[in-house]
Amino acid sequence: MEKEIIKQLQNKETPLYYYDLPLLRKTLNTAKAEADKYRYKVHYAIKANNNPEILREISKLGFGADCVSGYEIEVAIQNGFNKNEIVFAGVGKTDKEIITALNCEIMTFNVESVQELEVIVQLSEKMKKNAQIALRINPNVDAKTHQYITTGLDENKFGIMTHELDTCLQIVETSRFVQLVGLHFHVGSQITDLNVFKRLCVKVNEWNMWFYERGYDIPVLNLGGGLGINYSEPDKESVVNFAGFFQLFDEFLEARKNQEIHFELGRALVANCGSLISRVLYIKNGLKKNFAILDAGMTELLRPALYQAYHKIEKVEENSENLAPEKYDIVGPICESSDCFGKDVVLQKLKRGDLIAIRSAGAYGEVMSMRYNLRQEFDYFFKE
Ligand SMILES: Cc1ncc(COP(=O)(O)O)c(C=O)c1O
Ligand SMILES: N[C@@H](CCCC[NH3+])C(=O)O
Repeated sequence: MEKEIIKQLQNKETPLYYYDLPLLRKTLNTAKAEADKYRYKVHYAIKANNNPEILREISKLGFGADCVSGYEIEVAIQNGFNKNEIVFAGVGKTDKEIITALNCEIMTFNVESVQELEVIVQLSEKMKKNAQIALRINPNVDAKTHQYITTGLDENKFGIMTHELDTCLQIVETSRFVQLVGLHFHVGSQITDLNVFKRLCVKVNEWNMWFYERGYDIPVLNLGGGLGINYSEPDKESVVNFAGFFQLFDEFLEARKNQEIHFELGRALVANCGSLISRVLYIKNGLKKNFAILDAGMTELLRPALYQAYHKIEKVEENSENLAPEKYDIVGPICESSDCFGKDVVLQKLKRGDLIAIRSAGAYGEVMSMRYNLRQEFDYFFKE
């Protein structure tokens, strides 16, 4: 981090979310250029980070939006995303949210059950509004990621089980307002083994053919998101290998010439541009451990407590004195033992007031923050 920025951070109250906008732009431009090579369309998964500043950067570059609630649809539109480039997923869409989406004339409802499809049919009839839908198929592909962020297995609640697809087609046939325009798949998040996406392609090819053989030439294939990042080395791989990701689909997906290919990326676009900046409040020497107690906790960044997720932890400014490294458990102030950002972390000796950066926190960081223990709102710093 540049000296000038460190100086500015030292004068700010912590905790705060730090966003590197030049890195965000570089990531977005790379993703866009690689996707454009194959005429792929990318919808940004708003759930990863809905900070308006970030949303405006993303919408400006022509990404669509992937939303999971009615309010996300409204926020996406407020921040520059085109209504007709919004896709709407979620296993529990309420009537109110479906009505919002119908009124906004979004691109597609990514339908997750027969029961939801029936409600969309009823509401679209009642409102005399067209509803374009994609069927989210659960392809039973193992994403080889943390069990809490795997979504494409039979035991997961997401998507339509394949034995119900015939029923879906029958329902669509009876509706005057619902049009089937897409097949949607999303098997999980933080996927770093690209073979998972090859296996996904095999399933998508099968289902694409299944529909075609029944007379459905479906115009859109939406492959979801899930591309993972390197949490261990955020500087070495600050921009994800989008080239390799999209090239894989070009190689393994057997789409027909007239079919559009869409993706819904979240983490890969925004994770690396964000860090949670916090101050050391106390160094507490326990019998077995030294604890560095920070002013940020699981309330500001939940991922380590929820998934035992690894985030690289760094001292923002290394002290010029030759201080020996020490081992710390880096913990927050919250009344939970899981409020721990890292165990046995080796850092140059810390003292009260030192600034700490918890890296790769731009995705599923700020958005998953909460008020537990009546925590105060945190601040922001945008590197321009
Ligand atoms: C349906 C859907 N699409 C896209 C995403 C974005 O995923 P990621 O942030 O892993 O790219 C998610 C979250 O996992 C999702 O549930
Ligand atoms: N919240 C998760 C990802 C879930 C993605 C949404 N299906 C994370 O922090 O990694």
